[in-house]
Amino acid sequence: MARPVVLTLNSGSSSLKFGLYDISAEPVELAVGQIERIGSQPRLKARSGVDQTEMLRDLSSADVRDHEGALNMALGMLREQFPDAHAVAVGHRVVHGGVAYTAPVVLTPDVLAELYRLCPFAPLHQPHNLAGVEAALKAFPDALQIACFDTAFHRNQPLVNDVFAIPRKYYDQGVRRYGFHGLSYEYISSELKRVAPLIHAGRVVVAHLGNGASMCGMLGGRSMASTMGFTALDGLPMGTRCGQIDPGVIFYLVQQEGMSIDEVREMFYNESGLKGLSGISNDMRILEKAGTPEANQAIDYFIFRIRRELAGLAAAMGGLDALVFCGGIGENSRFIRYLICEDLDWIGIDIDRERNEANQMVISAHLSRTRVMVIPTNEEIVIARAAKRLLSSAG
Ligand SMILES: Nc1ncnc2c1ncn2[C@@H]1O[C@H](COP(=O)(O)OP(=O)(O)O)[C@@H](O)[C@H]1O
Ligand SMILES: CC(=O)OP(=O)(O)O
Ligand SMILES: [Mg+2]
Repeated sequence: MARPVVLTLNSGSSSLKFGLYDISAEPVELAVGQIERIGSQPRLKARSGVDQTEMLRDLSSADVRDHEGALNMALGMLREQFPDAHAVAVGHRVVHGGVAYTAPVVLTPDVLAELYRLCPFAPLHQPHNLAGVEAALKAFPDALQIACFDTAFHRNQPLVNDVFAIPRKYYDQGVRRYGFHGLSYEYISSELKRVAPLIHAGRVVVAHLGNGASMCGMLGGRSMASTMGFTALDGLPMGTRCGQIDPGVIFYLVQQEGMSIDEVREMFYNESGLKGLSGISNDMRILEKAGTPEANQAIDYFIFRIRRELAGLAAAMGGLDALVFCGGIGENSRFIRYLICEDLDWIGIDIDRERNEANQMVISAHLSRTRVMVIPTNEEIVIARAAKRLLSSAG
């Protein structure tokens, strides 16, 4: 008999992450993976949820020219490994849900049309997310298609964290601080509730440090403030994005340097951040090894902005009970975590070097007033759980 499964898709600018979940009961991971470097030298990484075996395979660029090619490649592999699986729903990470979407929704043609209108708000992500939806509609015409939004987790922030000090009519038009990485923050909030309920109830800063990076201040597991704003460009410097910047720089580049708005946008999204400052790479692993003055300065700037935001978010919440790291850098780089946490005793943080080196879940010292934790994030399971809920309510 066919086994009901949910497929999750998380399409990035150059990658497609996917997951397959058995949803006979609570979602159970069957496989997760990603195809990276779509359009250049595509590579498949996957892990079986059944026996935890891992696979790494170079793919032909002719087969994986775009996201549709990547999806077909991933589906081919999943169908081979799980021939009895029947996809009853496909859950998509959609980065921008605008003002309207505060929870996951079933994708109808009307919803999809509205999400296309939000593409200019998230040019690095939304078009790829929606390309994933189009490809899945073709591959699974009978499955329920579901969108889960990165913005939804932050939609109930207090007004002071939601508004810009420009004429009010723009707020009403949707020019607001949305905050992103909401699926990741929702997962961390749910994990904290499970493993550390007292911390969950308190004042927590979560640092999602990946190629995209942001921080979120949570009170009682709910978002109070996020470093990302109207777009996923604001806040921390990222792999290729500049993070917070004086808008006067844009006027200068356009008026004095003669750049077009498209050129400025391309530069801020794709040529800035760690890559722009180091002149070498957006990849923290490469910068840690590089040792050039520019690479070290890029790392210093990254650390400086994170520490500044940490203090700002703590002030917004009236104190700090825990700092949680997640994302590719937060989960893996002991070096970066140490640099962020050293000499932070004034905010109650006393990092334990050995625990940090051992990548333990709690990396602060036993008597540290503020707990420091590492929790690997899992956006896919959040999507799978939402799909299961919506399937149940759809009958
Ligand atoms: N061991 C490591 N040390 C330092 N940085 C790492 C390590 N492993 C992964 N990273 C960083 O994590 C980033 C990817 O994080 P991830 O959360 O998967 O990004 P995204 O989902 O935004 O594409 C890489 O660009 C790399 O810089
Ligand atoms: C919103 C965002 O920046 O996402 P990612 O980290 O996947 O680039
Ligand atoms: Mg990510």
